[in-house]
Amino acid sequence: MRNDKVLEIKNLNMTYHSLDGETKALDNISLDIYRGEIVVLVGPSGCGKSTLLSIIAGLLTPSSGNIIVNKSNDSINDTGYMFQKDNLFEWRTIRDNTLIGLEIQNKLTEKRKEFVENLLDTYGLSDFKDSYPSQLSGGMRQRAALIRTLATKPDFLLLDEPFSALDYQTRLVISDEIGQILKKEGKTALMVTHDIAEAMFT
Ligand SMILES: Nc1ncnc2c1ncn2[C@@H]1O[C@H](COP(=O)(O)OP(=O)(O)OP(=O)(O)O)[C@@H](O)[C@H]1O
Repeated sequence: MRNDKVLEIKNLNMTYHSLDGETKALDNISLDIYRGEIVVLVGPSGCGKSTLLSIIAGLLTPSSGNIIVNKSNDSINDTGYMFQKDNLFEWRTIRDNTLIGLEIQNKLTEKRKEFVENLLDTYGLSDFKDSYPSQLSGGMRQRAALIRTLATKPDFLLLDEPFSALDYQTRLVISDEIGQILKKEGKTALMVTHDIAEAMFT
């Protein structure tokens, strides 16, 4: 695999088997994503978006096909996630929420803490580090959730309809902001959504 290829998917198929019969959710999908690319897959409900993300995340095993994630030396995790719900812990401050991934993995060093503090400062949360999630707007919460994801320096980010819980105006602003942050941090990302407007963020 070329060095700048972060994700390689080849001839991926996924069929679910249930009492009602078989459902082919993915039919011969091939996709390469290179470092620094932000790729958005748009499709209606039921077209297999969640199935694809679950396979990339390692939560599901495909029926056939190959998937390779290329990990750089710098990353603690191969893959970072951002979902529709921000899943911030209401009883932890914003700073403590953004540090949680490093804490759980026992990777909380002074240098990494400083990296996260800088992200909070750069992306408009410097005055809210000691606030609790309930004190932030929906858009700010999603920004905090993104910083939590970036804290472990993942090589590759999976975004599953990350803006759909926000109201229309906020969604436009925050999707643009998050797109800018991902580009500025040089991240590689795959986002799935059913919403064309949400897909325009790149
Ligand atoms: N565990 C399962 N067992 C059986 N069929 C499933 C299962 N999960 C998904 N499917 C079927 O596979 C197809 C793809 O589903 P998937 O959830 O991946 O689509 P999606 O595009 O993410 O939809 P949505 O946006 O509604 O989540 C659908 O027809 C769905 O009914």
